[in-house]
Amino acid sequence: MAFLDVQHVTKRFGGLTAVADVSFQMEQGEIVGLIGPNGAGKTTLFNLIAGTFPFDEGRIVFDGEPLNGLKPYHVCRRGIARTFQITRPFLEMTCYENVVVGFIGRDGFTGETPERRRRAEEILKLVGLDEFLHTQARHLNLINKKKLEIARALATRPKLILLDEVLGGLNTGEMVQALDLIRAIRDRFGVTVLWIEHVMGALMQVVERLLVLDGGRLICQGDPQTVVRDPRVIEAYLGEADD
Ligand SMILES: Nc1ncnc2c1ncn2[C@@H]1O[C@H](COP(=O)(O)OP(=O)(O)OP(=O)(O)O)[C@@H](O)[C@H]1O
Repeated sequence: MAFLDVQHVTKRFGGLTAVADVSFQMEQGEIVGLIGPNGAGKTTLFNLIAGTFPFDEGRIVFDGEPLNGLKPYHVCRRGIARTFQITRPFLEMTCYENVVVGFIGRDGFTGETPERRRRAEEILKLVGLDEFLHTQARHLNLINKKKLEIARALATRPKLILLDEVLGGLNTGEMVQALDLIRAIRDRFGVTVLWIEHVMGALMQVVERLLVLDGGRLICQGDPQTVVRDPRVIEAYLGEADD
């Protein structure tokens, strides 16, 4: 049985079908990229997996259990975390406090314990924010805000993390740091990664498989080198040769 099994999922907003009969599977420990032109339905698909919106048709099974109808906090407790394209830290809180909020999201409020403190420090070290433990999030630059976004997600002890455009706005050196971090999420924490990204060159260095959405439909999937040469994918990005 697949770790994540998305079966014929459809989501409509009024007359617009944002996600149309999408099916794919992921195995535990994979890093998979989700690409497609603007408006292809990528973020909507994340929202459906994360329980932000209900879907109209289909079924999503995660780690052997259906997710249909679950609210986001229940999906989180099942082990799915997400990050947002525009980072959403609590700006007045320190990095440490932001991570503790992630613990509360997963376990409820059970107060600070030495074990929680150790875990928060471990997560902030992994993402490279150990020197900013007691810095308010509003003082962080963009790359560090993105690292904190990932730390907050890791604090919920996910088995699957949904990353939404982590690389946007980063310079080359910062991208290298971000790619190392994404590899570490999988290698150190064993977390499976589904990742929306527009920066293709960087994405291709890390992902083992690509899924391509266009107009809400999954038009292609497979190993990255084959997928980017697929005529359907080229057409989706560039339009027909006559256009
Ligand atoms: N809450 C909503 N209500 C109505 N329409 C929506 C809603 N969310 C998304 N859409 C529409 O669904 C379609 C898919 O949007 P979505 O944001 O999922 O695409 P995307 O692939 O993530 O695009 P981008 O790469 O630009 O972020 C778009 O036409 C969008 O306008």
